[in-house]
Amino acid sequence: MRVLIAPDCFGGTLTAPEAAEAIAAGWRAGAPADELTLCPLADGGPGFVDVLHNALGGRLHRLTVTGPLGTPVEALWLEHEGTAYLECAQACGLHLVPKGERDALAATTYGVGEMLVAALASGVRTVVVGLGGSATTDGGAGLFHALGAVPVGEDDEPLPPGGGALIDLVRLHGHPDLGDVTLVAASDVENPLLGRLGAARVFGPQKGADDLAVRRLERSLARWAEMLSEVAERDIREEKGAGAAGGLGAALIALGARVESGAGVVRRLTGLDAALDAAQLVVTGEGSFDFQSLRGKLVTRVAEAAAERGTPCVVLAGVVSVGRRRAAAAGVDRAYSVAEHVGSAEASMADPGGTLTSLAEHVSEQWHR
Ligand SMILES: O=C(O)[C@H](O)CO
Repeated sequence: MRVLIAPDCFGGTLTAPEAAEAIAAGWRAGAPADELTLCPLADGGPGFVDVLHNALGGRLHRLTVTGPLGTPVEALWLEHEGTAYLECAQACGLHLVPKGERDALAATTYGVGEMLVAALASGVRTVVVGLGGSATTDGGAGLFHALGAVPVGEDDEPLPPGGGALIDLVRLHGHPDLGDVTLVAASDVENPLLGRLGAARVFGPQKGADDLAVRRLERSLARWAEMLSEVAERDIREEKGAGAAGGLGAALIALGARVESGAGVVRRLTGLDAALDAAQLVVTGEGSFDFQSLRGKLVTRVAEAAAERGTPCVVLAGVVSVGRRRAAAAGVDRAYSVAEHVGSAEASMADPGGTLTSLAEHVSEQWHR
């Protein structure tokens, strides 16, 4: 049987390539005659560069940039055939900030701008920026600052980092100029910048913003949006993906970026469609298969694509909280939980790779034909 193994990352424990390897190891043990194709996936958020490097090869560049709350972090970007692939989460990801220290008002995308400056200096002609999984809600103001376009207040002094300070924005000093580089925003979501579905209201709370902070961020982003619309010479507020990565999408759009689905970019560059066409069984997975998964996350996109081809699809996840009927409606024939397989979530967390391998071996024995 030809089996396609196409997981997302297992949030915080396994990267997508590690998860694919762990599943493959178990599958080989349980069904050695099966032919396996590994296609780890990402959606623009954490893992974007890792997955593309795994699929394309190319050269990884390492640099130290400003992290979301100012502490320097190490970031990697990928250069492949004249294109730079950047992942905003490497510089401003939520995973870089311990839970108790999240600060949605102060978190900055300055480090993403530093990565962009480094990529441009290398002479690439196209830059693709993966968006998602950020700790920030600064509308990309930090990125603008790093590119030499500094948001200033009434006193003409640079505003402090973070979306909260943009409420005092008066003007920009300098104009960001990327030359004739083609810019692509590879976004994990289609949310607009402002309003009920905007960056502050939908994603602010998970970044540590309480109600008051969300309201402040919304007003700050509205002010910032006027500035971005001036730069873009059109209204960017309603553009799809403008609200991605705390509004970093809007800043990239103002700089001329075309917005694409991050999952779509990965799908194209990893050759997922051809792999799906050839598969007789699709195995996907993620850390938690829950109600959010059903709202268009990668795993359900893979399941839908499998269903369109009449190919069965199973999910292996750290924990599963989606019932069988709802999973089936999303194209998932069966969802298996690592925690259930090994007896507890603690046991699965103690050895995420080994326990996933053990579950995959068990599942392969059930599905092998
Ligand atoms: O980073 C974020 O704000 C979310 O992942 C949406 O892009």
